[in-house]
Amino acid sequence: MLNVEHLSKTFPGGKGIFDVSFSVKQGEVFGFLGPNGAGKSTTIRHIMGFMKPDKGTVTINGLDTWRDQGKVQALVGYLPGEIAFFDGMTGKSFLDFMGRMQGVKDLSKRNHLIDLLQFDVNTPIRKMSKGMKQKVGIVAAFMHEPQVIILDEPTSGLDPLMQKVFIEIVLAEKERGTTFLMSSHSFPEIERTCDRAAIIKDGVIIAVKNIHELQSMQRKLFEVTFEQEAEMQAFVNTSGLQTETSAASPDGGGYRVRVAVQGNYDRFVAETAKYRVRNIDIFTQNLEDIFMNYYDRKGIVQ
Ligand SMILES: Nc1ncnc2c1ncn2[C@@H]1O[C@H](COP(=O)(O)OP(=O)(O)OP(=O)(O)O)[C@@H](O)[C@H]1O
Repeated sequence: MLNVEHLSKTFPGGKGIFDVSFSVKQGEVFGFLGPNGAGKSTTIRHIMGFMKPDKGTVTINGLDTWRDQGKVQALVGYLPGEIAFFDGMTGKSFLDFMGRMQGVKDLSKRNHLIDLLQFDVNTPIRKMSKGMKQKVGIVAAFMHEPQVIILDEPTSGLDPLMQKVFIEIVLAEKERGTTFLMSSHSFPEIERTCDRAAIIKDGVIIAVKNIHELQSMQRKLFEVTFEQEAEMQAFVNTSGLQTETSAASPDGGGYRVRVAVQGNYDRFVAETAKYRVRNIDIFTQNLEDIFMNYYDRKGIVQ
């Protein structure tokens, strides 16, 4: 459905994207992950046909997105990273304007989305918060029921409840066979919605993984507080897990150890269960750490 092949663009100054290739199948939700400045928006702007590549091509349904821009855009819904609105418009007048361009006749989808996202469509856009503007942009990207939806950091500015609502909207569209490309910094969002994801760093794709592989790359840190120092020591010496002892807390707060767990949860549970444990805190490795870890271990691959 969506094919990115050897896409390259070098900006003055040397930054850009370099030989980016991946493809997204019909009905697939494909995540596009990477730290700030990695090249996600640049790739997405090429996919939308807004930028001419130095090298390479992007096709949607066999149409070249640069050469057949007009035809492609009729198939695609797009939420940009930063939405440009016209001054003086309300949410409603913006959606009316977009709807006319998209040829939307039936407003039921639009009204349903507004209901789900809960915002006042009559508010002037210049008075809207970032999250409200984002909601207007989401409605505009989805309301004409396009075959492909491209989303550049869709949940930035949305509160956790609305992030959840958004995920449900994506999953419902996925059921209908809509194809998605979604850039994000948020691992939970990608985890809940995507089948596969590409990781981009410094303009280069360093991995394309299915979501289960990505999950197994995610390391969790558990901070376990033992009742007894001797038991804490026994755990450190015999568990076979990767541990790091925190400073002892002689104030009666117990004896803390940090344990890094990557997939071997059974062992972690079995080993900790042997001792008296006062508390366990969990720290999930964030996406940035996963990239760094992956990058450091493997260098540039694919
Ligand atoms: N028009 C431009 N001219 C020069 N450099 C640019 C231009 N657009 C982007 N860049 C640079 O290219 C790199 C990739 O930027 P891009 O916006 O694609 O990153 P991103 O992954 O979307 O980042 P973020 O998560 O911060 O939105 C950055 O270093 C950026 O400064």
